[in-house]
Amino acid sequence: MATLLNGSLYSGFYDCQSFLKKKHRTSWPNMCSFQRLSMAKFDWSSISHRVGGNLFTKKGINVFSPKITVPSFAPEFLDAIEDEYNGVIIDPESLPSSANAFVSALRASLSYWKSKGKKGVWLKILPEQADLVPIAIQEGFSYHHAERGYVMLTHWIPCEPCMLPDSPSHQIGVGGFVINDKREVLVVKEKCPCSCSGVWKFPTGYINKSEEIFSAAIREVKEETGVDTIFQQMVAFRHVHLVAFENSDILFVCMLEPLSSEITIDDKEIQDAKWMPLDEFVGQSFYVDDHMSRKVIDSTTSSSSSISSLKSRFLEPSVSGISSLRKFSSVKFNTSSSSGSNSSFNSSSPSGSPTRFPTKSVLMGSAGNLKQKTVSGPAGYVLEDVPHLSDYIPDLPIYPNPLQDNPAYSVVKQYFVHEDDTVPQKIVVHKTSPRGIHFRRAGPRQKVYFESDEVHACIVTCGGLCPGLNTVIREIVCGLYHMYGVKRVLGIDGGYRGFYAKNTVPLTPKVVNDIHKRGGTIIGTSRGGHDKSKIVDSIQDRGINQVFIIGGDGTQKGASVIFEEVRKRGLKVAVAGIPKTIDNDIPVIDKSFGFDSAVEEAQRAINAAHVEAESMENGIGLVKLMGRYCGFIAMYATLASRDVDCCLIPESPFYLEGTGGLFEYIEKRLKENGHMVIVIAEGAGQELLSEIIHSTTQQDASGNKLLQDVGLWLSQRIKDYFKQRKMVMNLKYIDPTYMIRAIPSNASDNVYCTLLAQSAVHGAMAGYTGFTVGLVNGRQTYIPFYRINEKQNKVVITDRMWARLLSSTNQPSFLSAKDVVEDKKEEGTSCPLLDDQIFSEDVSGNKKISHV
Ligand SMILES: Nc1ncnc2c1ncn2[C@@H]1O[C@H](COP(=O)(O)OP(=O)(O)O)[C@@H](O)[C@H]1O
Ligand SMILES: O=P(O)(O)OC[C@H]1O[C@](O)(COP(=O)(O)O)[C@@H](O)[C@@H]1O
Ligand SMILES: [Mg+2]
Repeated sequence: MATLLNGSLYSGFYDCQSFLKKKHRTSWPNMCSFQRLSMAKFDWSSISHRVGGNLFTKKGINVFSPKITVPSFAPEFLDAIEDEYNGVIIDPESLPSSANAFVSALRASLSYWKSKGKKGVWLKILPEQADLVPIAIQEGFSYHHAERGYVMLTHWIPCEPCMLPDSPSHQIGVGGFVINDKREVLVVKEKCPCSCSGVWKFPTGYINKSEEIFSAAIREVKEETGVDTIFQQMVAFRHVHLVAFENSDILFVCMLEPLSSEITIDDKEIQDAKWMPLDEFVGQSFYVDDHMSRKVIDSTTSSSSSISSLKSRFLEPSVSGISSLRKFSSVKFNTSSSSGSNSSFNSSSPSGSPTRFPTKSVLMGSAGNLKQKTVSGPAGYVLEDVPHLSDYIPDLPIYPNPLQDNPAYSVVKQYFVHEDDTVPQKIVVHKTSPRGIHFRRAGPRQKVYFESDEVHACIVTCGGLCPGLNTVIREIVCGLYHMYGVKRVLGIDGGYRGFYAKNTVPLTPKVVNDIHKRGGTIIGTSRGGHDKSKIVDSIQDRGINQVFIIGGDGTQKGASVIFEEVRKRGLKVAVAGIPKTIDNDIPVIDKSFGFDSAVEEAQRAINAAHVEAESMENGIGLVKLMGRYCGFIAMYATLASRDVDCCLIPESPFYLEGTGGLFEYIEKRLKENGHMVIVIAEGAGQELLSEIIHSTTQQDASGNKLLQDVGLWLSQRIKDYFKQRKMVMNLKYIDPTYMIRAIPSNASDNVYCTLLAQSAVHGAMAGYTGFTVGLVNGRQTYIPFYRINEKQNKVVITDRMWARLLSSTNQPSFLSAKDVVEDKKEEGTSCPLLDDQIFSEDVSGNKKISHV
């Protein structure tokens, strides 16, 4: 249903907002179209002739050889990166400080960019560089927008109409409609000389940078009246044009539920505030004239007793009472797709008490219809919360946690995790950084949502083997039994398909007592076979109400699908994921269990390779380790060992022949050292193999790509190379991959598995669902599935860790020989690549350069 509103009610908001300049406005959001930046890949060779010196390129960086004298007239070029619209963003930090240098660099750069067909150029000038503004203007730049810390200028190079986006066009305001049980509205009278002076109105204001609309409304109400509220519903918005500095303005009205009633006004801004009977509020002459405003107020307030039935409103501002200079438009605010579930994310915390977090919102996830449950707080705090059974099942009974009577825990101070405890995703921050994303801290809660007798749990393990699977199984069974008195736990045999195609295995503490000493999984595993409907049918038929799903990235995606189906069917079933994989390719978490054990076990293979290599003339030990898409095991095993001379991973492409290639390096190492050890991750160099062996698109049952054996291939290529060179060389190839992942977990993984299992049990008992348990910055947390499943973790070769590896092995960075551009015409000399720079693609495929 759409309600049209003539905006005289809201016109008052506008006036007051524009008056209150002290309140922050939202800024141009980082030029939205440029958020995904990639390093420029300019071919500087084309201008090297002009500047004289020997210029060679490392994909995207212009480097003058320090040994070569560059003529004094050679201009510098401005450092810049490409945007995704064939434009250029100049790095403000690297602008020359002298006007002369700036003008010559700007001219040279513009003429180069023009020759390359570049279009828009963005030039940010900081306050201390203000002298450069007139120069830039003279060179054809125009003002785009300004913020406190900079002025942005732009230049459109082509001789065609400029396509650059305009400067930010809107400011965002919020209004808080707070109504209490007595049908009184929280109203304020502002200290302003505008048209609404003397009118009792909703508290309003502007949203801060990076602030959620919902939290801004709560903050404004708190600041102006001292009343605590919680977000209920977005009820309306209005859009007006030609407002502050000729910008447009959008005001969002949020319905908020009061958590307190005492009023303390902010006397800098507010004359007075009070709880005003609704009729009196609506009856004010300022509003009376406008029947549409009234209609919205009426419909909003009549719905306030059953907020869950609220539908979004459609507001259109009225021309009446507003300067005729302003032009109006209207926009539909469509929350209908999520309105049904809004009520499910209720305002009280699972423990029954109102949460202290100021806002809750449900956003449509980027993947399908996954709902995201986020909570915002001051200073950019965001909690990415996990779903709870009470979100979609009303009136669930709550029980005291049986742990409170457990002699082991009853003496522990603050054993139960506080509802408000959360863990930040990023712990390296700057003074001014927003607080950022947080996850719910894992652990036992004071109240639980299951009685011990009621619980019927099941455990399933999926995907490849991994050290620690049995430990997790053991600790879930024992945790449920010993901590919560749960006796009924089933093992699902053979992965996801076991739910519907196989028998189950009853698991008791006795059955699992010794299993942590064995590798593998006692309940079996498999790939493929994920049939959502059959799996959830089986869960329902068997009366299972807690599902513990142990597996890697694929498994967690499957778990998310199961959770959605469970929620759709409205089942009281908690779905918890435990992240397994030796590949360590699961994002967000510090590491997956089994990874440490795999790295440790890999040492044995590396040692053997080293011993073999050392014992022979020109000995090479080649070890293949797992890592389908990422090289974490290879990287960490290399760093741990110190015997490895070269580590090859999927994220860092390499090549064999020519300058800077692998063969050249091997020959050099053998000459220097007489032997060498190479570690290669199974997913490395696949693109080289597919040039020879026909590229395969084969996949396993789970859809993972099937790899060629890069170890065998590389062994053969190295042997051929030395044969051709008529050099003695002895290569021993070791493939310990399946031996590594079949071992039992080491001590540290055993502890990790135990804590993960216990956290999963606590979470499920507390009614949380749709989560993966994981270590974030050393703390156990509950992470929503969508966050775990959004991408794959990879070694970022522009991060310090890879740089550490390179400096520990001294291996080449394998920049392509094609990247070296020699200016033979000018100087007739060749320059080696600088070893302190590496070029790569990050996980998003962006080109990056890093200095090691
Ligand atoms: N996108 C997906 N949706 C649903 N199930 C999936 C998905 N990807 C993988 N699975 C299922 O998860 C299980 C394990 O996945 P797999 O990739 O083999 O191992 P891992 O979870 O260890 O990465 C398989 O049964 C597979 O069918
Ligand atoms: O040969 P399999 O058993 O299908 O598995 C091989 C793959 O399993 C892995 O160990 C990863 O498995 P998961 O994704 O299941 O954790 C990879 O390193 C390896 O490529
Ligand atoms: Mg996987």
